[in-house]
Amino acid sequence: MDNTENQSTLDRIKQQIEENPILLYMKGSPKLPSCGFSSQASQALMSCGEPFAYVDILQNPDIRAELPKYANWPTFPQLWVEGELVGGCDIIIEMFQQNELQPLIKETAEKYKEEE
Ligand SMILES: N[C@@H](CCC(=O)N[C@@H](CS)C(=O)NCC(=O)O)C(=O)O
Ligand code: FES
Repeated sequence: MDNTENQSTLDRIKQQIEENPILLYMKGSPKLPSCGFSSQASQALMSCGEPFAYVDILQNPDIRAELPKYANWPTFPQLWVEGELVGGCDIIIEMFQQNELQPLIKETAEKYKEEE
């Protein structure tokens, strides 16, 4: 039933954000991005050298529709770290250039490695 599906979109989003300490919502995949903004963001993130989760919002139109409302952020990509929205492409690139992205990603990855 599609009302069940609608109802669960927000729950799925919350679960994804909760379960993945480094999560990129993007268009396409890191290996095959479908947009320049998503490409730049995923490349900056990949250059940090830690694994991260991603959701291709082109494959998930319900998430594409719902996440901007939940996040209060209108566009993609969206980087979420430890349950909080870091920002989109511009912010990711700026943090990368200021050498702020790598320590954030490294520290987060280390923290969750220790917990395993
Ligand atoms: N300045 C933005 C660029 C991203 C952007 O403008 N994304 C647009 C085009 S890819 C978007 O997500 N639009 C809404 C949509 O396609 O659902 C950023 O820093 O992330
Ligand atoms: S898909 Fe056109 S700008 Fe991103």
